[in-house]
Amino acid sequence: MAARLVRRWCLSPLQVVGFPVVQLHTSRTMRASQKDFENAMNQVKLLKKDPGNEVKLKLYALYKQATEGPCNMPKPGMLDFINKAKWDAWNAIGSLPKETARKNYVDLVSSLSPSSESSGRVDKEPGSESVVITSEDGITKIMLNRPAQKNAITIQMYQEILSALEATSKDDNSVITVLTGNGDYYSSGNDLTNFTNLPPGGIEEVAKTGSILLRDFVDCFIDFPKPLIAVVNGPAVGIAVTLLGLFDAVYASDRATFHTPFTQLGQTAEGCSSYTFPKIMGPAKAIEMLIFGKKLTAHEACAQGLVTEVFPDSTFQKEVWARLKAYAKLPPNAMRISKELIRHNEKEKLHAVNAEESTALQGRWLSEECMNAIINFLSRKSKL
Ligand SMILES: CCCCC/C=C/C(=O)SCCNC(=O)CCNC(=O)[C@H](O)C(C)(C)COP(=O)(O)OP(=O)(O)OC[C@H]1O[C@@H](n2cnc3c(N)ncnc32)[C@H](O)[C@@H]1OP(=O)(O)O
Repeated sequence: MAARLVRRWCLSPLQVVGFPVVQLHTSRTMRASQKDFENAMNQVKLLKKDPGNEVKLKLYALYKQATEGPCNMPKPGMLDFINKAKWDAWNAIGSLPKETARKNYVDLVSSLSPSSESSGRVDKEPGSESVVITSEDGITKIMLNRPAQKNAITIQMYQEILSALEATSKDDNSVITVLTGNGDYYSSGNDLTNFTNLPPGGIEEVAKTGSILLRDFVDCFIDFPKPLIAVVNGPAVGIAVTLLGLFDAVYASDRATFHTPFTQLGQTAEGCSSYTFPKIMGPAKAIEMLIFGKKLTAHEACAQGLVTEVFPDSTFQKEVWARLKAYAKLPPNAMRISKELIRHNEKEKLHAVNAEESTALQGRWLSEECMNAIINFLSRKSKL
């Protein structure tokens, strides 16, 4: 269900927040500013690049104010995330006169016009799939590939990563497996829109299926039999950080940061981090990260034992891949057996921790604290 929302977002981004792309009015008595307004509405349809939710909400609010005046709709329910974000945006404009709203709408659209579009950052990678899997020289690379969304992980991506890990664990040609990100981020963690499209079973069903998916996903990392390496090319957030405790080596660019803002999101730790982090860095440092959301630099994460080695960003890819290519030439069975010896005593405990964390999160996703945090993110009123 949630994946459907994400797909809808990707395919028709301008319409997700009820963007007024087809509501053109033609009046014989329109004034010049009304003409500008209509031109602006047409220009919006021609935008090649998604202007982002914050801008879409602003445009929506200004359009409604310009055409209907101050917000006159009943406030949507808390679980109606998208309509609530729209309502908030419109209501926030207060009693701005219609004329001013119309002018602000025109100004905003002209700042997004194709000439300014071309100077902006590139959002779409050519031929992008959200998870790209390649194999070369004994290395299977699983690359998160949603750079415009900071490689936020959708439901579909969790499933694709899980399937890739299952396949590569059985592939005799694959010696080591690497998880990395495309673009400036390693990953911004769970896609916060994953839980916003409610199925018939409502939020309870979403929380239950999310908890099962999380448990299966993390189990797969716990059981992965071959060397598993994280190539952390940039900032990492949430589950992208917690999972690192289950990797065999973590190589980070000095641009990377490590942030687990679970409390701020009304959520709790996952990826077995409630067990692995205190073990890796001691409870005091783990608590700072997992409860208080302290963000670590790459060098700090390395000093805490979460990261194996930090490289200058300018030489990161070259140095890391040269090293990985050399490692992939080592005898694969010896590596696999050593991993089993190092890890097997912990597996039962890790599976139990994963089950507990997944159950705790199922409850958290139903909490008001969590819902408010997601609403805030979607309405872009607050950022972490
Ligand atoms: C089923 C398994 C569940 C597992 C449980 C896992 C839990 C977690 O992982 S909790 C952590 C969740 N992640 C976050 O809270 C991060 C949220 N994102 C941010 O705070 C910021 O986006 C940022 C700090 C990562 C980057 O900020 P900035 O450089 O200012 O870039 P933008 O905010 O403009 O982001 C660009 C674009 O990407 C979208 N986006 C980024 N992260 C996410 C995300 N996690 N979920 C959904 N969308 C994300 C952002 O909305 C922007 O999109 P547009 O507005 O459409 O341009």
